[in-house]
Amino acid sequence: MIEARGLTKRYGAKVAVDHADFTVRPGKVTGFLGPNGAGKSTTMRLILGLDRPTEGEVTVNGRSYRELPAPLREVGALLEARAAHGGRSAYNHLWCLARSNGIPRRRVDEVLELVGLAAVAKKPVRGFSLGMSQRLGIAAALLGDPGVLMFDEPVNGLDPEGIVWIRTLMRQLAAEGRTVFVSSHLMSEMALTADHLVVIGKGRILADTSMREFIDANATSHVRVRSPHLDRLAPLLAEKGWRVEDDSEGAVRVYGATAEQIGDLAGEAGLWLHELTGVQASLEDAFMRLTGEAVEYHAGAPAVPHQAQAAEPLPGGGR
Ligand SMILES: Nc1ncnc2c1ncn2[C@@H]1O[C@H](COP(=O)(O)OP(=O)(O)OP(=O)(O)O)[C@@H](O)[C@H]1O
Repeated sequence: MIEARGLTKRYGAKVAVDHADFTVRPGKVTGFLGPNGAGKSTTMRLILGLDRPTEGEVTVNGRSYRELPAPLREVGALLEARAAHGGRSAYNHLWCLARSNGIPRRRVDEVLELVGLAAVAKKPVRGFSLGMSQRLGIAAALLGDPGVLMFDEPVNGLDPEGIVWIRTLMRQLAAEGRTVFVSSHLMSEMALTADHLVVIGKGRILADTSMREFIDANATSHVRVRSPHLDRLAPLLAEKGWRVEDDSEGAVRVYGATAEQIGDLAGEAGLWLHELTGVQASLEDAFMRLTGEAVEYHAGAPAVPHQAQAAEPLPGGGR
């Protein structure tokens, strides 16, 4: 378990992490999301004792990292994929880490096998691809068989096979009862991997909630309807109190109704339907809505990729 209470880090006038409160629980994959510069890496460094909080605290299994008697046995982390010394072999890199933490040599062989690097264990790390370096970093994180694991952008630069491998591994580690905390910019990947989310924007925690609740609270599902009788159907839908929006492709989006309700209404009125599609809100939609105002570095392009989503009013207020 990881617990942050009032966790704050300032660099001069810059507040990188601002009174953050969150809990990362065992048995789940918790995704750590936030726009660029939101404070994710700083938070992870604070958890690992690589930086000291300006205020507040963060604990791993009830103690700050620096108080842990055998840190590698309690928490493993992948922060920088290319952290290993280039001239060393993968085996020697892991054996050095293991020896200084009282971890037996056979565990080095086990983790090399686990991450699929056994065949290249004796090769110098400088020749490793990004994917192999990523696997080596994960092997190092798993070395002490810790109950808490943290991964900062673990799928960065990986090919599809590598991405599926990491996703499966994280889910497996959580299923074994471990605490898994993972940051990523890839929303579609996070939606497949995480059960719970901690969302940060400009150093502040914006959400600490289950994946389902986060999507339901921050994005709206709708039904896409096409019909040759839209001019007659749309007013009937609106009369029911359902919000109807033109999607500029000859269809409408209907909010607040199920596909069944719309189909029944059209049938009763004798109106043909050419399409009736339930469209689930995505994690990306929800994330964009919640963090729209908390983006540190905007590009010139609009912050919201889908024009249709940008046009929708936010529940309870504007963007
Ligand atoms: N050592 C430092 N000195 C000064 N400012 C820093 C330092 N480290 C981080 N920051 C600033 O703190 C803020 C948070 O940075 P951090 O790297 O934690 O964000 P992040 O969410 O990990 O971003 P990204 O997704 O781009 O990796 C940024 O504005 C960053 O410029």
